[in-house]
Amino acid sequence: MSRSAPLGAPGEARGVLSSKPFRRLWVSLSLSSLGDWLGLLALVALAAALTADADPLVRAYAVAGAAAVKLAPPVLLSPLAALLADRFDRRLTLAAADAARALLYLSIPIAGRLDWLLIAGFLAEIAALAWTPAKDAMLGELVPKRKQAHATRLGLLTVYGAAPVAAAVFAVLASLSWLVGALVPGSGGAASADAFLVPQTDASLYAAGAVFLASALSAWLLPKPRRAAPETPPTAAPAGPPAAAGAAADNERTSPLATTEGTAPLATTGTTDPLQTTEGDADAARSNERTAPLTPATGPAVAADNEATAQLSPAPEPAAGAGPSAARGASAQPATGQSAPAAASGGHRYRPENLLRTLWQGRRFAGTTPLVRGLLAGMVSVFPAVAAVAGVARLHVASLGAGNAGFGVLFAAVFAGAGLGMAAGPRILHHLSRPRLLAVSMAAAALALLAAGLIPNMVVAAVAVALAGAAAGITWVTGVTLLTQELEEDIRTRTLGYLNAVARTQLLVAMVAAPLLAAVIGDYAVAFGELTYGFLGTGAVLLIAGVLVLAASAVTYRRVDARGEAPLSKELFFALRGLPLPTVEAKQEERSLPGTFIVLEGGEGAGKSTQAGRLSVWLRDEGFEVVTTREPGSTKLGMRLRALLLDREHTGMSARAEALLYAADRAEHVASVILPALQRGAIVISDRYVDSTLAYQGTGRELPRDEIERVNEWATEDLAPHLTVLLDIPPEQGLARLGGSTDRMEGESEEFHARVRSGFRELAERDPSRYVVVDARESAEEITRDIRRRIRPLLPDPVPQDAEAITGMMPTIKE
Ligand SMILES: Nc1ncnc2c1ncn2[C@@H]1O[C@H](COP(=O)(O)OP(=O)(O)O)[C@@H](O)[C@H]1O
Ligand SMILES: Cc1cn([C@H]2C[C@H](O)[C@@H](COP(=O)(O)OP(=O)(O)O)O2)c(=O)[nH]c1=O
Repeated sequence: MSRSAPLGAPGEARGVLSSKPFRRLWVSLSLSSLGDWLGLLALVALAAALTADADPLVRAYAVAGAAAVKLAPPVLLSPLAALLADRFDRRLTLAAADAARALLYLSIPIAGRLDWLLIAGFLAEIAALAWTPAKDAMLGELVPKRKQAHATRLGLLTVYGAAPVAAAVFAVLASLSWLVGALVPGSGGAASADAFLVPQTDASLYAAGAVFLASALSAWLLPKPRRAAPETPPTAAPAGPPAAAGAAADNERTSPLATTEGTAPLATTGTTDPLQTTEGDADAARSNERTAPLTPATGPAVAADNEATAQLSPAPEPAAGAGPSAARGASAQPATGQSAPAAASGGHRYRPENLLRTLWQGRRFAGTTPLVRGLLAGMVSVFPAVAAVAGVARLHVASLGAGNAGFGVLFAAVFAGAGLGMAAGPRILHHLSRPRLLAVSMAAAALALLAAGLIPNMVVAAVAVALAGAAAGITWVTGVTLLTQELEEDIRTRTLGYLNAVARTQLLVAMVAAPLLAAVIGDYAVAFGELTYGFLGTGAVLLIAGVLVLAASAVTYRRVDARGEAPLSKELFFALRGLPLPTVEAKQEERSLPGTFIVLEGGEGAGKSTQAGRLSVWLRDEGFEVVTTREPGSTKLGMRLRALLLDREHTGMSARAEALLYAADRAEHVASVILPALQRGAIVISDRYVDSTLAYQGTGRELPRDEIERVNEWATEDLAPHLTVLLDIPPEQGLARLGGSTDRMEGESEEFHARVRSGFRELAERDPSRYVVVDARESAEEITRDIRRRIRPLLPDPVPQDAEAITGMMPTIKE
């Protein structure tokens, strides 16, 4: 199962496209996607142009309305898609739907009216509701099963890749018609730029119409479907239970848009209605029902996967762009090998996605753990932000004086950025832990949005929006990867379906609400002495989106960052230079410390000194030089500090003074005992180290963890143990073992000791690779056996020749 080949890798694409019928379908799909995106851009732009002189609020309504007619049908009318799907000959459906869209788009500039624009845009989407399932079914029919996953990926890439292309075409057409208008005498001249807004968008609508006509033609030229009996038994049907090839394809992670391990790219794990999915049910695969709204070409892979829907599309971007086919609510998977007649005669049932039900049911199971809740919150917050960008883009560029070409540029920037982000996501900063990358990419998207909102300049806006798109793409890819790793198969499918449903709903709301909000806020000129700052309503919307995503990134960071052994800034600093965070081993090797450092931690009476003694006997028997030591008080200075620290006279000592005294003891301990021993290659076993301060003074006395870490890093010259053994015991049992009189620390309250215990356990959970937790209530022998098992792999191989002689020459100073 390859993990490396990028999406639509040339070889993969060539492999699929070598099939002539598929090539024709692909041409049709490309043209249709191009027309779809072009249509969206043109509708929004024309809505703005037709209301150029109107009140800003009216203009915002027009823009929002144009977006709504494109986005709402797939979300709201999925039952209608069910009615239309697979009722008619698929080839005819494709050609007729494209021809209808062509005529509708051509009629819009001819009518030149806002009301017809909205009606025709809406009708075009209804045609698209029939087009998508027919296309998916055709895809399944035309492509051999083993290539279906590739075909799906290529299809996805084509649909989303068409967005920046369409935006570029739109920008070029707008510029050209502006130029023509400016050059043709008597047409108003370049001075009144607004006069050209309508003709500019008209050009794009004609282009969209022409592209759809071409798409209809190429669909019409597709080969006639084969006949197949509707009642073919599942085993005989090509779309039976997932064959090895299908499963393998499904598990590939070959696409830059691919988001999950173990799932086909962007899709295939999710199902819109998970409850109806029958894993391994051949009939389900055959009967080909499901919608994958954001995944236009999901069919084959889905069939291969024997799952229902491809929900895992790069939702935010395409739909943020109001994703034409992308956001369409129907992607019935193909009944591979089944023909249209079979479909029409009831061989397939196309069951629509019930968005509301998915949303409602999802609430019950999504977010079972803080990590998953954090991931979902993070991912869900970038959707509306990117949608808001798309929603205000046309009005924003108008305020920046950039017109339609600028709109095309902004749109292309956000999509190209998102595509690049998704492609680069799995590779980017690969030394940064993925949960941290998720939060960092969200913060980056937020900062880019803030820049776009604050600086009213077209170039800045284009760059910032591209960066925001890229960062959102990384967030998406990373989030899906983490969710996939985190969740069990069944819950994963439902969670991703839920995520997709939430995303789509949010996209619709955000893209429609954003321009309205911008209009309500309005534009202001703020004077600073001589200077005036033009505060734009559209900029304010971008600012709000940025602030919300920034807040969400902070929440996400807190929830998902479980293994924060190093501060984020440090890890980021290394990752940006392409370096991994140095491990204990690497750091010590760098300092030529051949020894091994083992620490025993735990509460009072846990048995640390007992185990330290037993381990050192064993290791000496094995022929190693062993230095057994403890904190506080293993040096001359340390003994005095220990006396100060544990004397009951000093009850009430300030927590910081206490932490510093322990750190001072440790600094002396490291410098005069531990480091020299490690330099000689000895095995050092210390009873307590930095984690005691983190548990006692950090969790126990409630001092900030990161501050204690910083002080101790300095005190110990960054020396960390190779392994820490936590002897875990309920405090009352440990204290009971000690009996008799207690020192200042032992005499602390029960709650204090309980906090210390939880502090230790939390530290062990954070860094499981460096910790071994042992139940200290077991017998001393059993505990020693457990610890020996963990220590053995750490031991240096050849026993130093002079080990025997040295052993025992470093007596640990005991009281
Ligand atoms: N696994 C064990 N089970 C029962 N008693 C133990 C165990 N380990 C140690 N002890 C006893 O508990 C007391 C405290 O042990 P010690 O090793 O000094 O703990 P610590 O160093 O963690 O304070 C000693 O009397 C010791 O004999
Ligand atoms: C090393 C260290 C110890 N302590 C406390 C824990 C113990 O109560 C005490 C050390 O006393 P000690 O008698 O060595 O305890 P134990 O035998 O349980 O190890 O100091 C801290 O509070 N912070 C620290 O950093």
